[in-house]
Amino acid sequence: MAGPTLPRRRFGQTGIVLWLAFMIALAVLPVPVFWITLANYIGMYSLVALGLVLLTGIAGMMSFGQAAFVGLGAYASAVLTTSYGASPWIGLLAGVAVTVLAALALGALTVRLSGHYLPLCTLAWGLSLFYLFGNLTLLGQFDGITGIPPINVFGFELRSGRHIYLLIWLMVALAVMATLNLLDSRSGRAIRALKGGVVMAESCGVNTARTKMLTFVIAAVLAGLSGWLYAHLQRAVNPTPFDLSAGIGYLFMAVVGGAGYVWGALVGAALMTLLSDWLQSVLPALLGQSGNYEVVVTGLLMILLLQRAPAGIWPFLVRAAQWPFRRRRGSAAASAELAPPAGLRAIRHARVLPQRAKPAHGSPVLDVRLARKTFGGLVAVNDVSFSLAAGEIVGLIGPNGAGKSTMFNLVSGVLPLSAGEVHFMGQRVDGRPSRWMARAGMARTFQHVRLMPTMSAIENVTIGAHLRGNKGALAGALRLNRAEEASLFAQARTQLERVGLGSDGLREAGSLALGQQRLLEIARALASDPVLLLLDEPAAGLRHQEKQALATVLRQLRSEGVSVLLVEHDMDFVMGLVDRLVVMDFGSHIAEGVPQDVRLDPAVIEAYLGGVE
Ligand SMILES: Nc1ncnc2c1ncn2[C@@H]1O[C@H](COP(=O)(O)OP(=O)(O)OP(=O)(O)O)[C@@H](O)[C@H]1O
Repeated sequence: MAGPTLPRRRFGQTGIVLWLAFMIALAVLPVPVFWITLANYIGMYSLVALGLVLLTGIAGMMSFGQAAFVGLGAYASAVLTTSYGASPWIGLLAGVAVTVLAALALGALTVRLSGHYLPLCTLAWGLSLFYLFGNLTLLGQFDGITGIPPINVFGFELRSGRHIYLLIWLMVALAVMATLNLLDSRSGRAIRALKGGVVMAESCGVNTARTKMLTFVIAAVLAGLSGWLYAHLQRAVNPTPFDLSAGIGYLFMAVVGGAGYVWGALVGAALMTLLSDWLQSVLPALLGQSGNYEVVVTGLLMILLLQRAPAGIWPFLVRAAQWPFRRRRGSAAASAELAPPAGLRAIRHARVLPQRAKPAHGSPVLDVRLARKTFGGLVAVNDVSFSLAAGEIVGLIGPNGAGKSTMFNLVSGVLPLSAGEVHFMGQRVDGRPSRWMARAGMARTFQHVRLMPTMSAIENVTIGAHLRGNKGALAGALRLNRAEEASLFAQARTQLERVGLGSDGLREAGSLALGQQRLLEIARALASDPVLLLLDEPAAGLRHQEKQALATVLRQLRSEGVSVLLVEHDMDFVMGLVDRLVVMDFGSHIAEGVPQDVRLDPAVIEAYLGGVE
């Protein structure tokens, strides 16, 4: 990973130290109680906003209903401690358990929904739980529950805001650390990959349904934790702080701070809380009358912010902090590379990942039998059969619209067949999801490159090695995954070097040229240690030398026993590389054979109108 080293970690570490120093100063200096009260609320809101950063900003699932989870955490502990005399710590366990159960139940019903249906569902459960809190006698109906005991830490009761302040911010600090660790882990990369779309993530072996559910549960638990702290700070709960407007407020906090950034949650929570407080004090004086004018002004400011800074405030702060460095070294150096992930920093501890046994040269790998795919009245693939053996490179060619990409999607499990069969490594696999195919040893690239543009190139490749690791979210959050991460990153680096991107690992994938992005996709596919590589137009956008280098890589893979099926329009590239060609036209198989024979086939010449010549 050569190239200029951006001191992002140094910025980050300095920022964290400053933040901690400020928080400790608040605790030890004789600041007004009111400051502590505000800091406590900011801390509790930060926890909820942090969950929303994960859920909405990073995983792409919008929720207006997080306040309901705050309520669940608060009420669970309130009921247990007031009606059953339980300790608040038992209340915490109960709060987390109730939140997890509710999140699992609601998540099972909603997280698979896409588009506007998911936010609508979150509104629906937000409303339902609010009225449930307000109507259940057990929960004191709209009057709520009073007399909640304070939290007791080693015999010391946290009765005042000053006392609970340290606990709140300790929890925020731990939550931030765990979230940062999680996002820089195998499970975290899976969460981040969700935004790249289900097809891409599943083709890398990510179980997207489970990953969405995991994110949903983590966000709910963070909200429940905040509710528990709230209940024992206020010592009373009623439904009002858990209504829909609170849910919308939390989402605003995440968006204002920067929904794609962990620190954005804290910035958003602080900014919105301080702004609301300030407006509440100045607006009545300015307008000469009282009312909820701060809501109106905040709303208008939100519209302005969304127009001007849709990514939130956090990126501005980072740029401002980098400004002196940019002036010294030039902006190109400052934006050249991302900070190295933990796995890359620990790469010297890497063990070589075990490799899949490759089938004997010439043994059958893929057998497509009378595959058919119809879209309404259109027959995109019309009873096509072909096969591929271990260590063979086969080109699937044909004019535009011939059905090649559709065939790829049928083979890789992205689309179900209308009729026919697909056999892979002697097993019938049609009907299996693409995640299953990935586990069985199929890896693919896409006609239109599908990468995570804001992730580093090497992290993108590591997503391809997802199934070669097994450490989960907890291990990631607690950094119990160092050895595995190091091995996954070592594998990713090997594959990057293989495709000629060894020095670009820490560049944002989206900043690479299109040809390099195609190579990056190939490296990602190779990181899964495939038996069969499906490449959709791999040479498109590559320069002549890059094409030659790619051909060398593919020949080397062939010699290692990997089979390659490639769709390609670049006939020079295909003809010199493949062992066999399968030609499709209007969905049908029209010719098959070695390149020399196929290029003379009258049906092929007819299909291409001489284009092959
Ligand atoms: N999801 C879909 N719904 C409806 N029609 C589709 C769908 N996907 C593909 N088609 C149609 O199926 C036919 C085959 O398309 P496909 O993309 O497989 O062709 P191709 O050979 O890959 O073409 P190209 O080389 O231009 O990428 C086209 O007529 C296309 O419009």
